[in-house]
Amino acid sequence: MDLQRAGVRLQIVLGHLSRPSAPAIVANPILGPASSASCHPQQFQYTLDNNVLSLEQRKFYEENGFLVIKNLVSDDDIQRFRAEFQRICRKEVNPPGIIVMRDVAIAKQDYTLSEKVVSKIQDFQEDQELFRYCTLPQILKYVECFTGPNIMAMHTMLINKPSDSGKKTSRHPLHQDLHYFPFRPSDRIVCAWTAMEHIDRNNGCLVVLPGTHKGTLKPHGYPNWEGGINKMYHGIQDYKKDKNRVHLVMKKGDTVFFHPLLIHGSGRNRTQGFRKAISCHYASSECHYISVNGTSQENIQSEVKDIVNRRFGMETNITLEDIWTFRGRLVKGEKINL
Ligand SMILES: CC(C)CC(=O)SCCNC(=O)CCNC(=O)[C@H](O)C(C)(C)COP(=O)(O)OP(=O)(O)OC[C@H]1O[C@@H](n2cnc3c(N)ncnc32)[C@H](O)[C@@H]1OP(=O)(O)O
Ligand SMILES: Nc1ncnc2c1ncn2[C@@H]1O[C@H](COP(=O)(O)OP(=O)(O)OP(=O)(O)O)[C@@H](O)[C@H]1O
Ligand SMILES: O=C(O)CCC(=O)C(=O)O
Ligand SMILES: [Fe+2]
Ligand SMILES: [Mg+2]
Repeated sequence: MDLQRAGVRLQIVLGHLSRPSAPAIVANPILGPASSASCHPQQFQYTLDNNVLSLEQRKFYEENGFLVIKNLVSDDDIQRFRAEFQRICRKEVNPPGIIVMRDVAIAKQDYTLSEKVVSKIQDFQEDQELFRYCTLPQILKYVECFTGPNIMAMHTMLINKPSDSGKKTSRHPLHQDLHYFPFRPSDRIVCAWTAMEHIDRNNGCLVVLPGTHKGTLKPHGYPNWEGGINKMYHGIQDYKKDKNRVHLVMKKGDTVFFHPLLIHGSGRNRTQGFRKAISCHYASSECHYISVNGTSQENIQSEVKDIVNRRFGMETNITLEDIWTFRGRLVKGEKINL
């Protein structure tokens, strides 16, 4: 299958409408080296100059690679996301391109779709109601501190961490999100992750290793967990119980922004309920795609391609870049490279 036909097919599958071509690339200081130093006495690498973050917040993100903003998303909005999630689980709406995932512990059992069997949905960029999350002005205001003014929403998820069956499959191993992304530079990528209810260690909060965003991308693979591991839940391979791990206890509406190299994961859900969070990964549209051939990201590339080929029912020569191009959406400013 040639690339053009595969692309057309993918557009049909993902329901992607044609978008205007990107404007010419203009010189922009945002991605230039040491640009922020000129107007600020301090040298910052991970945050950009604007008046949104306090100096204290800025220093915190620079040092730790994450920043929690309390009470950023309203109860009303969260209720709307929850209701739409339930409609998707019941198949009352079926937005093009969406991936509905079940926990591996029940993946082979024959359940009817309901909120109780869905562990996460991904790629809701064509669902107006859920995609509102990615365009909330109060979220984008913070995102801009990391990406700059030209913002693409690249990856969307609503995670419905199920009650653990006893096999510990509800855990998400420690990982760096950059492992999944074929675009750079990493410092102009950020995740926004909003708690849809109170989240603590009982229902499986986010666990972060502060400061790890200063390191490099580590090789990832499946952990050897005897109870099983969810498809594509890769983890770092040199895991050891780290004393410096921080459990992020968050209230409903609290939002954490974090760097794609920050090592993070989540523990098992020991409660009977489902633990819900909604998230979007944003990148500056000035980021560029890279080839991951010959890198540690090759393993995830081939898994993603296998899934796409399975969906098409044939071999395609679709690249990782094609796949990301189809799901990315401009949410602010101009579309440049991505
Ligand atoms: C930063 C960010 C990108 C980080 C992440 O998002 S990490 C996680 C990334 N995850 C993904 O991209 C989603 C991956 N999941 C999927 O694509 C789908 O849910 C699939 C695993 C392919 C299942 O698709 P589905 O349409 O439900 O297909 P089937 O029900 O026919 O199942 C096909 C085969 O897959 C198995 N399966 C289904 N769910 C899981 C699971 N959670 N873990 C492991 N295996 C699973 C299922 O048992 C079946 O296996 P076989 O019968 O072929 O042996
Ligand atoms: N072998 C491993 N490889 C990668 N990550 C792991 C491994 N074992 C545990 N983790 C992850 O380490 C993180 C921290 O675990 P920790 O034990 O602190 O969490 P927890 O909240 O106590 O949950 P639980 O008791 O269910 O593990 C979690 O994200 C967990 O999924
Ligand atoms: O909500 C969680 O448990 C974390 C999910 C996560 O880190 C991811 O999907 O990349
Ligand atoms: Fe992650
Ligand atoms: Mg533990």
